Amino acid sequence: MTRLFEAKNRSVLTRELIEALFPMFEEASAGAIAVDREARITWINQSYTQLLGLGDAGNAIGKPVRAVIPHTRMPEVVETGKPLLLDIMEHDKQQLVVTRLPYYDDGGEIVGAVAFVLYDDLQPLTPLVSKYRRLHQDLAAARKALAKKARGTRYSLGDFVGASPAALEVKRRARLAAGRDMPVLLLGETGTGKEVLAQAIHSVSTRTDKPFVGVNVAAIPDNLLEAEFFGVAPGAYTGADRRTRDGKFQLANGGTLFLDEVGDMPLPLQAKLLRALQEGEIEPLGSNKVVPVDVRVIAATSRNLEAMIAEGSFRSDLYYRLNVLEIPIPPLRDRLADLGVLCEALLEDIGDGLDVRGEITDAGVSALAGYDWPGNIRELRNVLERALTMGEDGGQLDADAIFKVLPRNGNRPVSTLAPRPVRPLGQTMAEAEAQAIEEALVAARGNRTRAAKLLGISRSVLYEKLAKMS
Ligand SMILES: Nc1ncnc2c1ncn2[C@@H]1O[C@H](COP(=O)(O)OP(=O)(O)OP(=O)(O)O)[C@@H](O)[C@H]1O
Repeated sequence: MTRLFEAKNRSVLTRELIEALFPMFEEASAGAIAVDREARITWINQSYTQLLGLGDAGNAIGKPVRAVIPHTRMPEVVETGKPLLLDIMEHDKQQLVVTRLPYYDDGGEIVGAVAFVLYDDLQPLTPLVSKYRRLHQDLAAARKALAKKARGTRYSLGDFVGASPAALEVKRRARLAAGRDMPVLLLGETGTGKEVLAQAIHSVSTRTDKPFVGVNVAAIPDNLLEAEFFGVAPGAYTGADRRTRDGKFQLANGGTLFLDEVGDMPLPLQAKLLRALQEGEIEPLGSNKVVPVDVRVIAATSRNLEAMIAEGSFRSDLYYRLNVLEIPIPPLRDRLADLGVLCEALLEDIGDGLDVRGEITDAGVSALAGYDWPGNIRELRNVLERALTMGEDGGQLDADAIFKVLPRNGNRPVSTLAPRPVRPLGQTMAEAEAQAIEEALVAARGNRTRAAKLLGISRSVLYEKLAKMS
């Protein structure tokens, strides 16, 4: 054997070996095919013809191999002269394990390639294939995460959890905002998801491939805000950097600038911001040159800007400039029907970090519904996280587990001490009934069949009552 190898050059040997092994491979494999130097099919056996569903081999001969087998890499083998010993090829929703070898003439020139389908049924290769699938999934997830990171956003519209009419209206407006390149003003209490929504709007908009830059106006000292926004020219003031320092406007150029807590912006900067938005250009600190910028502004605030205008602390012209499309985000206490789905989503997210699978019972959700949620969804997340860390029930959160961690202050008063005026019995009963229905719907996470069961009435009666209430 060794002498045989010594006597021949490599390409002749390869050809002889292929020729020697060919009948055995053709017999044992699920299909065999040969192509010429131009990667056109010169031969295909019966089993491969059947596997590909070609009917007759004559239909394939002479055609470019990619026209018949779109994912084949035979042209690559012909081109490079390098064999592809093992590969998984997708064809028509099947996964085929294939091997491809170059084929040489006597002078060592490549004249074509042959390929064999080693397996068309992946059963014997299950461990290998599941590893391949897992790697494929990991790759897809990593690509997605990378794309998000490149965009600078963590959230998309699906991350704004909620199916209540109020949440659906928020999402409808967000989609509208994403489709139009106009300023958006998000209004909502702290923790209601203003940043989630701003990122989501950016990632659905045409600016998605450009940067998303967020700046929290309230977190930056007043004297640094201008530099933060518009950047600094080299040597602008004593001690300033010799290099140009870009501001948030330049960093967001082409993309979206998220101005969080815009109501906290001092009046002089409001004037400069207005100019930048009107003119589409900025003037870095210490520079006498203007720089053109193209940013879409999404502003957010938890403050009442109209009241601030009335008292003179917010410019009305800036308000109208920012408020082309307004999206009010309701506080959690006004969309308690979303508590169940929010808990599920938040517990899944928290669980990933803590390595615990958290679940909340219907009674647990009802316990949460009794609280006022001044910190909204951020506070809900904290409460669930505390309950999960302190819980002893393997991640099951029932009412007791919730009450243990729910702040007492801010609880809705269960009964009020002030005497209530006496009202007609019918009205009092209707109110009590409406409250019971609302509580049942919250406990049943919006599922009307389950709510009816909890109330001990039929589904149709519940529908009747709901129709009367609306
Ligand atoms: N609708 C929602 N669905 C799922 N998670 C949400 C939702 N809204 C908010 N969150 C979560 O609540 C937390 C606070 O959200 P976010 O920072 O967007 O609120 P915010 O309104 O911008 O708050 P602030 O005004 O204090 O900056 C985040 O952890 C976010 O993931």
